[in-house]
Amino acid sequence: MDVAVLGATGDVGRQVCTQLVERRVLPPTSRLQLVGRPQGPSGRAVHGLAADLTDAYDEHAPMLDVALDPSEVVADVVVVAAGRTGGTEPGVPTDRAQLAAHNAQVFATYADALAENGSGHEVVVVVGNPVELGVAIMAQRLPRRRVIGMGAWLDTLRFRREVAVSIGVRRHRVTGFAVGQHGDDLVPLWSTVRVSGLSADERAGVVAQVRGERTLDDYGAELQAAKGALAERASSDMGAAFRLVDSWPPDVRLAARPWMTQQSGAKTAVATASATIDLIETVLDGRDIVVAGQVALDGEVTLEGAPVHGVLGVPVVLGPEGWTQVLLPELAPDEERRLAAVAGRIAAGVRPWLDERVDAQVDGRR
Ligand SMILES: NC(=O)c1ccc[n+]([C@@H]2O[C@H](COP(=O)([O-])OP(=O)(O)OC[C@H]3O[C@@H](n4cnc5c(N)ncnc54)[C@H](O)[C@@H]3O)[C@@H](O)[C@H]2O)c1
Repeated sequence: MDVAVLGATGDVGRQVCTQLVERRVLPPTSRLQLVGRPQGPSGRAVHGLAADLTDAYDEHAPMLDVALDPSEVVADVVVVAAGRTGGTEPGVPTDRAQLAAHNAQVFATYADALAENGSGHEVVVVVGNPVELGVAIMAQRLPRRRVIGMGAWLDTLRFRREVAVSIGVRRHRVTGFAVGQHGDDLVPLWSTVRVSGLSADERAGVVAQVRGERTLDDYGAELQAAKGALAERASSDMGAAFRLVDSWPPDVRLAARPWMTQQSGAKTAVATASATIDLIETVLDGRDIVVAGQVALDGEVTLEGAPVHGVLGVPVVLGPEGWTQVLLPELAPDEERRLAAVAGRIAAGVRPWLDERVDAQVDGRR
């Protein structure tokens, strides 16, 4: 099985490549395609990256290949890590519209090339932001079940970790999902949390204790207040800002900690790459596994009585053919309200960048 990484020389792309090789996800008989672009510095650096990876891991590295033209991209799994990042200056909000305008072009260029030259069987893992937009654009041009965004899986792993820390167990004992939109519009599904070794009553007790009386109806306002407090604290003492995060409930920490990490200038490339590798391993493994991801729904989920036709982060069964089923259990009323509102906001955010001419062309081919 072969993997291509678009944006291989970026912070995230480089981490994905390194972890793929270091963790021996790909055997020496597989091919890892490092994709750069001819007009940018990545066109040169991508050759150097291939040499550096060989230097470090020659004994077990897969075959390393460089591609500079989107038409040359060919693999069983394509990781989309190309694109601009949001702002990282403390207190300066990310301009999502600007980010969307630039990255929509990047997503569309590669999606068109894959639709034209790909096998039609590749699974595309979208890492670039806004991840929902990446999924929408890719799924407009490629089979939608073969496209998954990794943001909800990263949020899910963070949610499990924060819950585990609060109740004093290791992360692997906690399951449960954080879904919705990657970023401030994520939806931590408290009703899905399970802790191995605890009965339903015991779990309900510890969840009530760490969550408190709060509901998701106030979650958006809580996150805004948290960011304000962090920006103020970080302006004089970055360490104190991270300690402030530690004092909050798990679902607030889930969003606040990575935001603070971005604001610190460190980025979140290592965790992002690690969660991406999980999804790649799942696809390559050949077994169906339940993960969370941003996918293009066509009525598989109904929220507040209305079927969702658009991108949303949800729990799905992922396997070698892409995602096959959505596994969203019955939600608590506050969860369903927030998820329905988020689905609407994603649809509104994505709409300006979708090309209706593509729908017409694709419909014509079907
Ligand atoms: N770094 C993180 O912590 C993180 C976490 C999650 C998601 N992301 C997202 O992943 C994407 C990449 O992030 P990064 O931190 O690696 O950024 P980066 O700036 O380090 O790298 C960007 C990569 O994209 C490529 N690229 C940029 N514009 C391009 C274009 N027009 N065509 C083709 N390639 C282009 C660059 O050559 C480079 O390889 C961003 O969209 C970012 O929002 C980043």
